Amino acid sequence: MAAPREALYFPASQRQQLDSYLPSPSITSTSSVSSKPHVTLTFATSLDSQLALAPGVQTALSGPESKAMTHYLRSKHDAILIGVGTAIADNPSLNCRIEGVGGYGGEGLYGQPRPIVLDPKGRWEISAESKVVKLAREGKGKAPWIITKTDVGEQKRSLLESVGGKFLRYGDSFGGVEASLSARMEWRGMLQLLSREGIQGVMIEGGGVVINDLLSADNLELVDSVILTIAPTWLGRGGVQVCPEQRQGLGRSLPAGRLKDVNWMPLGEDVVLCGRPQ
Ligand SMILES: NC(=O)c1ccc[n+]([C@@H]2O[C@H](COP(=O)([O-])OP(=O)(O)OC[C@H]3O[C@@H](n4cnc5c(N)ncnc54)[C@H](O)[C@@H]3O)[C@@H](O)[C@H]2O)c1
Ligand SMILES: Nc1nc(=O)c(N)c(NC[C@H](O)[C@H](O)[C@H](O)COP(=O)(O)O)[nH]1
Repeated sequence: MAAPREALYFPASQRQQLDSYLPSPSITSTSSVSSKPHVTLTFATSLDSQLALAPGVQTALSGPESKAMTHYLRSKHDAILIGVGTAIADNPSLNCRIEGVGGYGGEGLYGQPRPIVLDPKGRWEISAESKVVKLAREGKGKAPWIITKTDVGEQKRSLLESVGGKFLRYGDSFGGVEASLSARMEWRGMLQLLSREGIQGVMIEGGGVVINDLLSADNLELVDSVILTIAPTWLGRGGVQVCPEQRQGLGRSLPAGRLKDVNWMPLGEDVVLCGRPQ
């Protein structure tokens, strides 16, 4: 079957440079449930380490080649996770538009990742007009799962369920009374929850709160690989910056983190950096 016109193409020679950073097929074929999925943290920044011009402003940074790469990554994970800030700002599609994947020249929904949105307080007004809902109806993507701590209304629940999505309640069992009062959800708990739902590889795309939280000293060990696109643009002061907290040790500041097993890969006008947290 010929691929539809909107399908993206990412060549085999470039795929090979990424594959060792992705969930391994041997992991995804086993039936045993491990305590957490493989976590790939991936995003695009400007030369001044920013994700967007301002909070809530969608900002295209990736060129066409690195955009195709992102869609190749989406085809290699069971799920794509974002924070609700990104869901509200971008009205994203969160599907995989690469040639050959379900809905884009492939059979059925096979190969399409599950969108997952962190929305502890139920801020996202998901509706029949949201792109993720329309694409799920058209068979061009899976409907989202929304991880929440609140009781969502019956209207949102039935809309989501009608297209095959669901709300996942982040239980109070993760962290006791204090945790149940705050909106914060611990990454270990969320990843365990996803693992129990059968997710073996998750690609975390942002935005700023999510990325800086995962790059912090408490959470970095949960990240298996980082795949970062750097675009040749300065967004200028005032944007959404990737800049995690420094670590503290022996009364002085230490670097927040560093990558090992590094590969730099030029892609069009961008460069893609792959590595694993040390
Ligand atoms: N360039 C890129 O690669 C890229 C990627 C994604 C988003 N963006 C941009 O980033 C901006 C959005 O970023 P942002 O920082 O405003 O929002 P975000 O997407 O990081 O969402 C933040 C929200 O997610 C929830 N959340 C995150 N971590 C949580 C946790 N541990 N526990 C509970 N809830 C948690 C909270 O409600 C929080 O307010 C937008 O402008 C978007 O276009 C850019
Ligand atoms: N790789 C990358 N380059 C960018 O220039 C950019 N703005 C994003 N942003 C990440 C965000 O998670 C989603 O890319 C958007 O929310 C849109 O997703 P869709 O294309 O609608 O599926 N990601």
